[in-house]
Amino acid sequence: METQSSESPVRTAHLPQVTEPRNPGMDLDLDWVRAVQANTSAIERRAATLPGRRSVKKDYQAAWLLKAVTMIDLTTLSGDDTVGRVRRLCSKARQPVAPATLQALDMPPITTGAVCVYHDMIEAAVEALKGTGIPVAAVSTGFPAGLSPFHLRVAEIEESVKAGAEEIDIVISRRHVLSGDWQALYDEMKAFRTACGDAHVKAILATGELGSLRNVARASLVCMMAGADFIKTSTGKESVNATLPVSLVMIRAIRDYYDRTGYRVGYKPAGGISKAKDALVYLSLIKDELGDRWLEPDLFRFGASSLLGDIERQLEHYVTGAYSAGYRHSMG
Ligand SMILES: O=C[C@H](O)COP(=O)(O)O
Repeated sequence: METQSSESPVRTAHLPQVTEPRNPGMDLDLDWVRAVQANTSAIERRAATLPGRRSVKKDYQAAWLLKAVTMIDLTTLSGDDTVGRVRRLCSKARQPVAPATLQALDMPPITTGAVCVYHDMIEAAVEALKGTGIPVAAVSTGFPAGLSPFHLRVAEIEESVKAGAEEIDIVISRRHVLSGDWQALYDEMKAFRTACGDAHVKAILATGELGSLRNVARASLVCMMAGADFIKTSTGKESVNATLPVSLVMIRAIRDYYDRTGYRVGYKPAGGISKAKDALVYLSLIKDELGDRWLEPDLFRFGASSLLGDIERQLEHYVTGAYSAGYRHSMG
């Protein structure tokens, strides 16, 4: 699908959120999983063409950056997190872009897609976001390694939902993927999905630890079959986090799953995405591979702790007329 550069996302960024039926999952189809291949060199070649492939129409760059803001899971996942830090993060989520910048761009107020924290910070985040409609996402199941006892991982989800998290980011057991035990991965994911109840579940694959793009493709499919609402690349703690080749593989798995079942599963690249220009490349990729419907916060999120800062800087440059002509990375 060719990206059209004539369309501004300004208006669409603020449509009321579309309600997508949740992915109910399906029986594990091992034939489908085992048939999945990933042609690594073709994927890497395609990924290499993405940055800078098309230039963004200057007038629309700021609008796309604002759209990106609405799809950020604004994250703090540090051992030294405090209630104070989480409150500050939440006030940033409520007002991620300075009113003067929005006014200059003739844009209404926006918020980030969610705030993402550890379990102990849920209460503070829920309190700070009361009345805003911004959901709290909690990382769970022994994040980041996911190696705590299974019953504790399930209980952690239940506790986080009870504490008010509306989204749960679980980590899968990488060993199930590395040993090709797709049934075990499916059972684990299904149990996590059940424990989430009405909360949406994002399955973190930790792709940097899965060994191959084929494993990434297979794990993506199995998690979707088991009912994941989103598939997410990384915890941000692996040595390799979100990359474009991995994203292509996961996005195409999402497309295949949609073609087969009619259910749309969301995508969340996470870890190491800190530049506005990188955000535009990701949005361009989604638009090309999945289409506009996926460019809404219910189907796409960035997991990022520092991306917002760079987007703010770029927007300020834009409204003060200092937007660099060199800043012309891909987007329609
Ligand atoms: O899920 C979100 C990631 O942990 C954030 O990673 P980052 O700090 O590299 O942006």
